[in-house]
Amino acid sequence: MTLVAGVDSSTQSCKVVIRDARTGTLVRQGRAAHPEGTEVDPEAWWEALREALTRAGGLDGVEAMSVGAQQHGMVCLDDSGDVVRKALLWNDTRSAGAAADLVRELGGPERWAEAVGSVPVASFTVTKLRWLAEHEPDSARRTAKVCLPHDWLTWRLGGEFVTDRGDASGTGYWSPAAGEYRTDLLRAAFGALPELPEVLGPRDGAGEVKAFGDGTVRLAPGTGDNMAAALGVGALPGDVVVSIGTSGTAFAVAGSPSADPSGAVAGFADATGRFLPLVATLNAARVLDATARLLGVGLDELDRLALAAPAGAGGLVYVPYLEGERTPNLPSATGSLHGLTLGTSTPAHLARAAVEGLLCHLADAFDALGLDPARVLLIGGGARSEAVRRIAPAVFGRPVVVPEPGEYVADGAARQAAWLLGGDEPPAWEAGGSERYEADPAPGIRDRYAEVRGLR
Ligand SMILES: Nc1ncnc2c1ncn2[C@@H]1O[C@H](COP(=O)(O)OP(=O)(O)O)[C@@H](O)[C@H]1O
Ligand SMILES: O=C(CO)[C@@H](O)[C@H](O)COP(=O)(O)O
Repeated sequence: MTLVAGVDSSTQSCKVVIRDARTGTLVRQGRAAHPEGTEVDPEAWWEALREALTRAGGLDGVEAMSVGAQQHGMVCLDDSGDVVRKALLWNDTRSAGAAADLVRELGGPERWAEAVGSVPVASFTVTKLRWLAEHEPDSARRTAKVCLPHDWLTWRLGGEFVTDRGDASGTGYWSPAAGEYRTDLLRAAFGALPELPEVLGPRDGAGEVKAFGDGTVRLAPGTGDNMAAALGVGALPGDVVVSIGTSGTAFAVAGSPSADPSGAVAGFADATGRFLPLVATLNAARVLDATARLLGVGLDELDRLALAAPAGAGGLVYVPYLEGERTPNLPSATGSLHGLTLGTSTPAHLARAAVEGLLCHLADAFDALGLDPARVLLIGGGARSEAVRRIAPAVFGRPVVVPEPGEYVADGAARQAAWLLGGDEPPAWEAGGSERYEADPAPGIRDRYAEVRGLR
């Protein structure tokens, strides 16, 4: 049996799956935690990858490997290849002012959407580089190369300084439509032009794994985690995928590039040569974690409580901007609770309001895509919640399909690795099972949420 390895180096943890390259059957897997915080020493990702891989039984029998990882993170290297400072992650909002400055300097959001398909907010790498140039000029001066989390891990594994279209499209200095770097925008933002990784095509080789001395394991280009998830879940044109991880994302595979001057939809590229319009939120699964912590219960009990309360939580509305927010672009926002009464002051009402608030927030992201898909697929850690699955169709006003719980980012990376071994298209792995959830639409829940957060 020929095996492939897929990695998901996401915000909270690193996951490794080892699959049969021909059928996609899961053979073994492992995971390890990442540190907390919005700035992280990349070495911690490396240690987590080693640990997750060890737990997955190592690379025995593996012929190709690929790394999917959280998008946008700024990794700066000096001319010896050492990390200059901790990486600033996609959910670090300190560069919100820099983002506003860059939008103004280029002549407005339309100009950015035309140039790179997206209007930069604090998540985008280009804004982090501007922040660095302004606030840490010594670090900026020492920066000889800039790359993203998956690029850095691929480089540590095999020594080649490369990236892919999907992850490059989240930098703010690579154009998905033109397929080339906009070094003019990077230079204008950063005041210098550091070396950038070569952008590989979807099934170009990225060298071989040298780090573990395991022999000839070929490396695929890897990609950003959302692009990998699209590949892993087998998203087709006509599907919208809603991912409830640390971030919330709603995205679709598209045949042509997009450019939304409102900034809500990021016009990313995907991992197959197509495109991936995507709306991202800073707040998603951790809204459930935070509510469970507040109530002093586990996630299963949070589900039970949420499902025990009435739909609409008796008018209690939870606006989940716990980490600030990106869509809408409110980097300094905080969360809020509205409609507290004696009647709604119960754990069940709070649990229900948190689930509904999270889903209303994701439904806003879904709406911003402006699509009427044949299927809405719910994935990510938060989609393991029974309350989320059962309440989602009421809030979204349409059925949702929940693929069986799995590591779809790591699976997508594994599928990319299998593609490297042969074939004009990604291998046609058999899809796992899925469950369809239906409910009567409950538009009142979204109306009340929209009223409270003041955008309707
Ligand atoms: N049964 C569950 N109910 C609710 N949330 C869950 C459940 N299982 C996992 N999660 C949450 O999912 C999140 C991790 O999801 P994941 O997609 O792996 O995130 P990331 O890829 O951003 O690291 C965590 O915040 C975790 O608490
Ligand atoms: O910033 C984005 C997308 O633009 C996020 O989706 C990150 O890619 C982090 O993903 P998760 O760790 O939540 O999967």
